[in-house]
Amino acid sequence: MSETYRIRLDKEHHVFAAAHFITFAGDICERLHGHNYRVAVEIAGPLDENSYVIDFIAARDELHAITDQLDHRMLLPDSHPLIKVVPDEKEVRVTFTPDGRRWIFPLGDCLILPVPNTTAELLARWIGEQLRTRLAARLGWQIDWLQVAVDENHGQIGICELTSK
Ligand SMILES: Nc1nc2c(c(=O)[nH]1)N=C([C@H](O)[C@H](O)COP(=O)(O)OP(=O)(O)OP(=O)(O)O)CN2
Repeated sequence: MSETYRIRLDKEHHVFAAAHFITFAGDICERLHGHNYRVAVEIAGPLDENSYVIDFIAARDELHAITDQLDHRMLLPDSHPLIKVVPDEKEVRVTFTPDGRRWIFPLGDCLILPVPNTTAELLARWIGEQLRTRLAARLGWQIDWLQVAVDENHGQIGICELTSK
């Protein structure tokens, strides 16, 4: 018989309130709106000398640092084919090219993410990549498997699983 281990972080304070809009069905663009997002994480791996997969405290603190970056921000995609996002030193100008709709946000209110659309799935991927990087720097070893779930609306959850090759 084999055994595998993982930890799950699913705490009420792993939340962030942010604004966004996405496109769907090709060129339909949502109106600007916000969510109180909630994030849960699972990490798998062998047990260490403490019989931990990973210290809850390390994972919790790094996840909190990531959700802090997202909290009270306008989330924008950097590579959407139809949403042009142009930052300068003070502002971010955003244009939805099919109908010319435009928004201007203060630079400090925005987080421009390396995603083509700010869906819950792609926010989960970004959070997972950030968490993997931060934990590797903190612990000195790489996580082989982790899963991030981003709930944007009380049970509407995008999930990304990251596995080392
Ligand atoms: N698979 C996905 N589907 C959808 C996503 C997503 O990220 N992944 N996102 C959306 C929209 O962002 C939309 O805002 C969510 O829909 P909705 O439930 O209508 O959002 P509200 O917060 O306005 O909730 P109400 O229940 O309508 O008040 C769509 N699909």
